[in-house]
Amino acid sequence: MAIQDPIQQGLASGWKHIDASQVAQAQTLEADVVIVGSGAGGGVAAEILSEAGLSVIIIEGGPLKSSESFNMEERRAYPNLYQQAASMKTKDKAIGIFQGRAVGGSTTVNWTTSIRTPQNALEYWAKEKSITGLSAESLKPWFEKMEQRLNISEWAYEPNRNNLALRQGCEALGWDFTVIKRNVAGCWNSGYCGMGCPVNAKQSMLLTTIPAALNRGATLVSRAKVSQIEHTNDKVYGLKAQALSESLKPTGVELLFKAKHYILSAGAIHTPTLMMRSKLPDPYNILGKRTFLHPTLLSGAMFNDPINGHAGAPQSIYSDQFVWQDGAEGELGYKLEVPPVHPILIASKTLGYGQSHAELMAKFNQLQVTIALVRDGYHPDSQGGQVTLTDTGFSLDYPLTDAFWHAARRAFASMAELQFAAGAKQVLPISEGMPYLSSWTEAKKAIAEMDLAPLKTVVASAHVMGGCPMGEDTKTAMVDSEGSSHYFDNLSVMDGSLFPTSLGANPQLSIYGITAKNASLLAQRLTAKPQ
Ligand SMILES: Cc1cc2nc3c(=O)[nH]c(=O)nc-3n(C[C@H](O)[C@H](O)[C@H](O)COP(=O)(O)OP(=O)(O)OC[C@H]3O[C@@H](n4cnc5c(N)ncnc54)[C@H](O)[C@@H]3O)c2cc1C
Repeated sequence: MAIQDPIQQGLASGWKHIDASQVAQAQTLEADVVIVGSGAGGGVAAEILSEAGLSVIIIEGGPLKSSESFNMEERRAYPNLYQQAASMKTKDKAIGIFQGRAVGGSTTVNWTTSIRTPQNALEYWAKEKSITGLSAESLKPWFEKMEQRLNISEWAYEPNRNNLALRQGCEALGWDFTVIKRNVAGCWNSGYCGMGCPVNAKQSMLLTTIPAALNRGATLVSRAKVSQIEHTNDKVYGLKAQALSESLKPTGVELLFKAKHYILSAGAIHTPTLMMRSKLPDPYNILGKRTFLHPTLLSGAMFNDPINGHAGAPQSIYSDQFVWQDGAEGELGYKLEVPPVHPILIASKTLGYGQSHAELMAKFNQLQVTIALVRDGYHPDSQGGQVTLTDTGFSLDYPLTDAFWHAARRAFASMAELQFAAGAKQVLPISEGMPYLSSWTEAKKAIAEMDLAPLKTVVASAHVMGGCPMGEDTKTAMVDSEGSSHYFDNLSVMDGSLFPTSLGANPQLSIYGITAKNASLLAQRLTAKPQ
């Protein structure tokens, strides 16, 4: 069956798309609103503002790719669609970070799990982080709007074996679990979401809000990296961007963007980096601090029967048994999920080399992987990471603290207990020096004594949050609770960098809902007739 490619069709119908790699001379482009970044925040903002009749330009550092080129191959997807070819790391290299870099941002490559912001997080923000107007009740209509827009609904099919093990372990132990809601329409259940959906089922920004904005006359500029926010004391008056070549190197051509209003949606890490590089006022030294990752531990398990974790919807079950167990401010909690099990992804997130690694990869199809995402940013010993500028870009220093390691040990134990309860023959906590463990009794003892340390223990993240927090108190927040800058009338931030803590849940729906609310308020403000 031939797959229709709505992006190619849209381009053929006359969408305004400028591929900056093809631009030979400096240009200035103008609109009512210019948005930096086309991911979860940028996409939703673009649709809502163009629907309100405003002219919109979306600037994206990555390329415009579509199903035509999504061929389910890791070796092509990671260099083409991810920041730093999916090999981004924290300063000490102890945490591997995944972030998208293409039109649609991380939503083009994400795994479609869609969860509303947990009540515990919202209550903590109201109490401790001077955030107003973001209760579960006030956000409800915005979540409903985005759930409908992106066809977010509970996965109605049998989970794949990888997720089924998570469910069976929870059932056997009497632990909480939930069937995941996903933003898909007509999903083929193939399991390759992380490489760009080859059948256009994933309702990413690439397939939904960005085309809607382009249909309303918005302009998309791809392969253009915004490098500077030009500003006076209280107004932004332009953005400078570098055109990038097909291999995403600066071509030397400079683009200038002018607008009435500017929105930063470059994502956590990149929004604060751009603000810092542009020397935006930050009297309380907030920018880039408190960058959160949901630092994630992995536990492998060998089953007798095939697991084939590469096939089928990558995430369809999660367990919140341990996330908020001790309250928001108590010990760090962790959410249990599974990742897709593709060879490069898993080979880069396991340990060993030579024979031991070859043996593990030889049994790849029997490998079940459970992950524990640690909820960072609430406990006093969990302040997240700090982004700083370097000559070539940025660096993220994320110290893994005692509170984190304490959670990690508990998480490894929970994952092993769950995997044995689900029928695993052996469990392998992914940390240097750990052997295959053959029973829960053996695992319990070994995990209680195991050495946990940066670079020994594999830690990963696909959830980058914070670094440009919202809130009413200027001592702790860069923008207010609606995402408007505390320092510039015509600047907003709409992306995952707004969160003052991590969420304890996968972030995309929180970004969609909060952006829908804030972009709608902004649209009202920008289209209001002067009195
Ligand atoms: C592999 C993977 C799996 C994930 N799975 C899930 C999941 O199942 N469920 C879930 O809820 N979340 C998931 N996430 C996370 C989720 O996709 C992100 O939290 C969300 O997309 C972040 O939205 P954002 O708008 O903050 O940034 P992004 O979506 O990352 O978009 C930011 C965009 O800005 C661009 N940009 C950055 N700097 C510049 C610049 N200077 N100039 C121009 N453009 C710039 C980037 O190239 C990028 O395209 C996953 C992420 C990854 C990487």
